[in-house]
Amino acid sequence: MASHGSLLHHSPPPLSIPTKYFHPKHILSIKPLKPTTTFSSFFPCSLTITQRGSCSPLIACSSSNGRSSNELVDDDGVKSVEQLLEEKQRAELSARIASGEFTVNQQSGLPSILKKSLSKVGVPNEILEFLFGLYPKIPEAKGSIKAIRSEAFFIPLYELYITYGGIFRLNFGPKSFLIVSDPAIAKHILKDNAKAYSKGILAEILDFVMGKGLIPADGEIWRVRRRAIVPALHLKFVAAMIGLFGQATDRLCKKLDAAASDGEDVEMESLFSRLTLDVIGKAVFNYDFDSLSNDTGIIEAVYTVLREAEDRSVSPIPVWDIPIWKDISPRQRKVTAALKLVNDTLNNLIAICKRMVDEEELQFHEEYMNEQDPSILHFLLASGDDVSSKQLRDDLMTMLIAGHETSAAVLTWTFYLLSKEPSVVSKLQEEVDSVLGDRFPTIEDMKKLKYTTRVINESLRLYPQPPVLIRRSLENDVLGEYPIKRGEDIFISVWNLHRSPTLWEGADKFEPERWPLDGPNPNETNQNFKYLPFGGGPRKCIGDMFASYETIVALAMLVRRFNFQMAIGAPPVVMTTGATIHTTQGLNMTVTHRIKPPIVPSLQMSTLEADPSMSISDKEETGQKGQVYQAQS
Ligand code: HEM
Repeated sequence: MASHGSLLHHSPPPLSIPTKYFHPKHILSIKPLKPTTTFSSFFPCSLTITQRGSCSPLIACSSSNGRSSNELVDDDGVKSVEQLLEEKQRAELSARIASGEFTVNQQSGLPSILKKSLSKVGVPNEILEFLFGLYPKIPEAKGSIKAIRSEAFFIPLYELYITYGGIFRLNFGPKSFLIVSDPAIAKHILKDNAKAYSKGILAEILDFVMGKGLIPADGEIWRVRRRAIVPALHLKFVAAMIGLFGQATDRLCKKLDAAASDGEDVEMESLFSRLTLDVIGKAVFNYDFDSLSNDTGIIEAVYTVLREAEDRSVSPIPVWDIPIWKDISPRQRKVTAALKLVNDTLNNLIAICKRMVDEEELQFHEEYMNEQDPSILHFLLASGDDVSSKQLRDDLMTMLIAGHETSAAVLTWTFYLLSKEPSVVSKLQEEVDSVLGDRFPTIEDMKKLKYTTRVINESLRLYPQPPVLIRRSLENDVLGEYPIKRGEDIFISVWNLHRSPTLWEGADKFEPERWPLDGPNPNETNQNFKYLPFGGGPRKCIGDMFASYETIVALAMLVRRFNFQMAIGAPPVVMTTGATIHTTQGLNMTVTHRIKPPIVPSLQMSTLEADPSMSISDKEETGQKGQVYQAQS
């Protein structure tokens, strides 16, 4: 499942990434901003093209940790046929892009004809260059997208960015999109001139599930709802949520205990999806899905709705808009029934919460929180928020989706990255042992788990959720040196920004150490919009602190108790896209109970020594603790 991103949240996450417009049937074209660095010289080793089925190439992240393609060689130094095919395809694609096959001639079109005509009648070249150079045209691309690739659409966008630069236009049949991968232009759109941009196609895709919820909403509705909802995520609420994160992760630990004892492999992506569903249900409307233990109708319904939102974001034709289709398509009937069940459940929870608020004695204040029900819904109702039930339902649904798949995807890709870097896992375990020992994490621990936080920061850099942010211009504007018109659909590729070889050293390497332990927590402001894990400007994520702590707690509690490895014989981990970045076949891992090493090598200690909050007695205590780590229950 996916979600926050593309469809979901981020709008592309819901973000929904209207990947529907990237269907292979559509036509794509491009033209170089700065011709042209060879594509192959920058192609990230972390992305390899693999064959899926007979003809549909995919990007695999099997070497997404900065390893070179030499590592596709097996132990005997022999490359498999699949690997050779991948390399050949990649080289061919590089050569085609470099040859200008996808490039629209900048001299084409009316301006070029006019320029030629004026030249013929004797207008000097200097004057022509002056006249026509005044209005630079955004580089454009053309060709068949099928020629480039058919899945995980943000990957071809990376290749095109490397070739064509920080802003270019893609034409898909009658549709046209601007692809932005330049930090200054991203900052202009998201922050400096944010009022001139809406969520555009994202709102259209998400309408059936989020209505006018905070992610798709624009204008006055967005302003009013944002002002009402943001205060609900105050510090006291987030602190209370740390306990919830710990309890939910502990349930997951118990499930993994059984797998570790039985020697069974586990599919971690779906377990993370369940973990974060349990967390967000309780946090947003005080509902315990308990999806780690149960598979009740409501859980199935939530997944049906989420899956539909994802699928709509990648569907070439909006069949669901055909009125009769809803009634005759079994799939659409299932979606309608699931949506009704989820909506009825939410309406019921709203009614129950209203009764609780009516009966309670508590006075509403800035950091108001009901101890029995600290949920966001309770806060909103207690605040006297003057809102219709439909709007409230849209907001709850939006937060359910926004807060669910994003966090699950972050954990999935973090564990994938860690499986390639045992030295990072050792440092992580060392820190968690020192700071937490065997107890549940508290809000005070969050600032002490510095290396754990850096691992999440770095995971969010390499796998941003969602990988693309969507906007539409509401008025004429200027992006960089290019004037644009009202009505332009724009994709800001966070993936490109986060992996740009010109913005980052070792861009495709997983290196939590790139973020100094004693430096500020990296965000869009201190990284000047080259790092946008939670967006930026007025539409920045409202759940950033919540989500950061949720993933830190889950990561810390899991690595202190278990070791995780890629399961032997598991299918390769291949990316696909919905709202967020998913795997095509899950993250299959072998989990074993962790046996604490008797001696901690001094080299692995060095980073931790930079943490002034860690006392020597903490380390000594850790050194003496027992063999098998069990979290408190
Ligand atoms: C690691 C987890 C998360 C990530 C990576 C993430 C990322 C993002 C990003 C990038 C945006 C900006 C979208 C855009 O500009 O188009 C966003 C917006 C949003 N996020 Fe999150 N998010 C996460 C968790 C959450 C959680 C837990 C919640 C709710 C409690 C949440 C609620 C929202 C909402 C409501 C918005 C829309 C804000 C607005 O438009 O005013 N997110 N998120």
